[in-house]
Amino acid sequence: MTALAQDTAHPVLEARGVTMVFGGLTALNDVSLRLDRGKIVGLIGPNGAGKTTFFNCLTGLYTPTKGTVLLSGRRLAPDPSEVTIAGVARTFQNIRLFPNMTVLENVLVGRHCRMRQGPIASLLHGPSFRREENAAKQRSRELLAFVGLASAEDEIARNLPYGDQRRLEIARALATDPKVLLLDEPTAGMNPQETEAARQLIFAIRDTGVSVVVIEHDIKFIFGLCDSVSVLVQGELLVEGRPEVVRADPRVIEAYLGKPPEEIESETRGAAEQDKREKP
Ligand SMILES: Nc1ncnc2c1ncn2[C@@H]1O[C@H](COP(=O)(O)OP(=O)(O)OP(=O)(O)O)[C@@H](O)[C@H]1O
Repeated sequence: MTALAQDTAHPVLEARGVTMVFGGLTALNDVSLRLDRGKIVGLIGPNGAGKTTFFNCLTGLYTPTKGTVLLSGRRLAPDPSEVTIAGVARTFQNIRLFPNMTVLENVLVGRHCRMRQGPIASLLHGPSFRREENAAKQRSRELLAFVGLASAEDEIARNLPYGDQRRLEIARALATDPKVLLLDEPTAGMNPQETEAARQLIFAIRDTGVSVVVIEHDIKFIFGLCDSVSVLVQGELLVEGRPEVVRADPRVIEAYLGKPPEEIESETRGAAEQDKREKP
């Protein structure tokens, strides 16, 4: 089998039986997830269900107690920088930018993992370093244009409006040339217009060939975005499937929704936003 054939024979990202135990607490129990190429998968569940822990297992921040994570059929080492180089990028629940650097510099930091020149070449600022740096700047500017921040490249990151900081985080993640992008609550704190713009941006990212997993409390957003939705409850995968099937599943309604999705969406959204604004 050729490398290309192998590549298309597997889901781009697959978690098999991931279990994560902290002391006496089982935060995840035997959770599996499959992300096919060009798809968007949603991960929902109440507070404390294990969603962020699952992302941490997918990106090597945590070493799962049991289970494996595979990218295009190859096992991913539980090491964040290796995972990034292999092609998995993420954003965080609470924005993690370099607040005192410019917008362009923030994206360049993401690009750095794809640069070949070592420390000596960068110290000497030789022609090959300059060529690579120019290429990195060009790619970073393309990404800023892609996320709608072309005119903000010289701004200091912390001065950007909240929604733009989230876009910048996405641009920085895309600068690593990922196959898979993991978004942890990308619309938290956004107004309805920003949320719709974020939805369109995620579709545009998917259309460039990047597969996406999204954690969100905004259920309406998830159901209008994803090809498939997985529901976590107390560390267990309760149900997964197409949005319309998950939405109507009696187990989901009983264990998670309990009431019409619109009602839950506004309650969980309110709580999540309060939470975000209170955290530093
Ligand atoms: N490093 C850790 N050490 C100990 N317990 C942890 C750690 N990380 C997460 N947990 C626990 O694991 C459980 C799942 O937490 P997690 O943050 O993954 O949930 P979540 O679904 O992302 O919640 P939220 O929607 O509130 O962000 C919680 O009980 C949490 O306290």
